[in-house]
Amino acid sequence: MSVPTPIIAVGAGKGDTMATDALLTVTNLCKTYGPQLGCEGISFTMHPGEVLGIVGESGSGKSTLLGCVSGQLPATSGEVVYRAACGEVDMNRSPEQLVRRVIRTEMGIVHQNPRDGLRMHVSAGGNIGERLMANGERHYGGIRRKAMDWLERVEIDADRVDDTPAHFSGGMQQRLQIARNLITNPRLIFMDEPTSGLDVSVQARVLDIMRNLVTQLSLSMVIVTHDLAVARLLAHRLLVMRAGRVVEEGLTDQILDDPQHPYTQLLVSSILSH
Ligand SMILES: Nc1ncnc2c1ncn2[C@@H]1O[C@H](COP(=O)(O)OP(=O)(O)OP(=O)(O)O)[C@@H](O)[C@H]1O
Repeated sequence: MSVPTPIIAVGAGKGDTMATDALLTVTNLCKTYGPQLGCEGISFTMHPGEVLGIVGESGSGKSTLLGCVSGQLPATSGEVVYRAACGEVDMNRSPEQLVRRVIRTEMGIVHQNPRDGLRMHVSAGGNIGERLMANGERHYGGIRRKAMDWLERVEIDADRVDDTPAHFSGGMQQRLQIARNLITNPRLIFMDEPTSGLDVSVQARVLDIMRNLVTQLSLSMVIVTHDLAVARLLAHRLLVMRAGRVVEEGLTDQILDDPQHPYTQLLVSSILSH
C-alpha cells in the first residue's frame, strides 16, 4: 500500500517540460460543511502546462477540492496559493477584489452542467463576448469576430453566433462553455466532469477538442472526473480520492496500469470488468 505523500510535484508527464516555478501550491487544505467533511489533508503542487486529474467515487471530495482550489468555495483551513502574473495570490486570504480579478483574467471554470456556466438566454456570441468585455474589450466588431472564430475552434458553425445555447445540443453547450472560458487566454482551467452528461460519441468529440486546445494553448488544467478513460486521455498525473483524502497520486499511466492502493486497485478493476 502506498503512503500518500504530503506534497506532490505534478511535474513531468506525457512529454511536457518541467517548469521550475509552481503555478498552484495547495497545502494541507481542509473543507468541512458543518459536521460533514468535504476534504482534508490535501497538499500538491502544480506546474505550468500540466493537467491534473482528480478521480474517485461519488462523495469522495473531488468537487469540494476543485471548488476550494478554484476560489469558488472558501477553505476551512490550509492554503491555496496561485502564482499570478502580478505575484502570488492566496485564494483564501488575499483581498477579494484581487482574487476575483485573477479568476476573471487568468482562470476559467467549465462546469458539469452547462447551465451553471452559460447564460442560456443570451446568444452564443454574447456568451463568449461577455468574457472579453469583462476583461476590458470594447470594440463590438472585434468581439464578434473573435467570438465567431472561437465558435469554429470548438466546431460550432460560426453562423450559429446569434442562437442561444438553449437551442444547442448538450455537446454544443459544453463546447460553447469551453470557448467562453478560453477566449480570454487563461493560464489555468478547472473542469468538473465536463463530459459526464453526454452520449459516448459526443463525449469523444468534446474530449478530442479539449485535448487539442490544451496542447495548442499550453494550458494548465485541473479536471475532476469519475471516468478513468477521461483521466487516461487528458491527465498527466492523478490524485485518487476516497472519503475526502488523497489515497494515491502519481503519473496517470502508472496509477492506472499499476495501482498500489487497494482502493485504486478496486476502482481500476471495476472499470476493467465492465
Ligand atoms: N453543500 C454541502 N453541504 C454539506 N455537505 C456537502 C456539501 N457539498 C458536499 N458535501 C459533502 O462533502 C463530501 C464530498 O462531496 P463532493 O461533492 O465534494 O464529492 P464528489 O467526489 O465530487 O462527489 P460527486 O462525484 O458525486 O460529485 C460528501 O460527503 C458530500 O455529502
